[in-house]
Amino acid sequence: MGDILTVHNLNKSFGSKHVLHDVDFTVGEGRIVGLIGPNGAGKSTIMKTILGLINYESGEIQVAGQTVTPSSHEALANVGALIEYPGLYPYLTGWDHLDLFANGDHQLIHIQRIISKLNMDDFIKRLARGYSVGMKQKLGVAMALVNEPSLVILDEPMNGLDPQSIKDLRDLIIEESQKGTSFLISSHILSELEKLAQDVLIIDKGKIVSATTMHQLLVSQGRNTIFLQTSDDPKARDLLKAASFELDDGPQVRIIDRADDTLASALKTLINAGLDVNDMQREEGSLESSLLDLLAKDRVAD
Ligand SMILES: Nc1ncnc2c1ncn2[C@@H]1O[C@H](COP(=O)(O)OP(=O)(O)OP(=O)(O)O)[C@@H](O)[C@H]1O
Repeated sequence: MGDILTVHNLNKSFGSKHVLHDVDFTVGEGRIVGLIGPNGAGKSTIMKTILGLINYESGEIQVAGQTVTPSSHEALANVGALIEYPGLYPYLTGWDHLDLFANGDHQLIHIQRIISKLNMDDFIKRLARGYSVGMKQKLGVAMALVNEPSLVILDEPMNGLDPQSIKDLRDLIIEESQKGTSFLISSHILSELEKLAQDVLIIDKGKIVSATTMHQLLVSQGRNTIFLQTSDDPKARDLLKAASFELDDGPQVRIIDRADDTLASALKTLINAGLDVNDMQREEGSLESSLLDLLAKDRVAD
């Protein structure tokens, strides 16, 4: 399958502030791509630029092979988006909004499916002025999906949603992607993105510092650790460091697990030195720890 979105060497400044530096990535057809990075990294700016909402100095954006700029955005007819807060009309119902956004060709059955998947039946016929933050957010997502677009761009879609609604949204996004829709999603809820995104773009200070699959990111960052409780932890740490094991900071004995034989050889090192190992736990790495590692490395490289 090909790419639905190509962003090539994108540069963007606000006045003298250069906020996107040669941003380069693709989104494959039917893929769910997570865009993550600290506050102010440039996530919303990338999304707005792709959507032709703001201009850019140099680079190229193509959706389904067609170039997008603020003055040329025919390609965006097939793109759905929710950026920041959805703009709603207070005196229209949720249903009116979906009806207004629908381009006419798609089926009622698709709209009803989205409403029911996002559990919006109870409030969809009520005026939007009375909606809670979460209800508005759900309606915003539904509006982005209503025309069955090929590419959906969602900026922090989980904002304001309760755990059940987050799961409902996740299930819907996965179903739509299985039907061929691609997603570019930014989120601060990393544990959620971990369950959802197949590919990950990590951005820091306007630069993509990593573009990889979620699986590869978690494995390559090697954040799986082995936690040992020994009869003498300070001595155990000294012995393991001397034997070139990588340890987490802090007083505990937590070894970064990078090889198949890490546990066996660490145990041998400690037992041969006369220490007892009283307990052992394997701890799996998370997107959060991988991300923090990557950003820390990026800072050191500066
Ligand atoms: N309209 C604007 N005028 C001037 N500077 C802007 C404007 N919009 C964004 N910026 C700056 O561009 C940089 C990137 O902002 P952006 O909103 O894209 O970051 P973000 O990664 O989405 O952050 P957050 O996670 O906090 O939403 C920031 O330094 C921000 O201050």
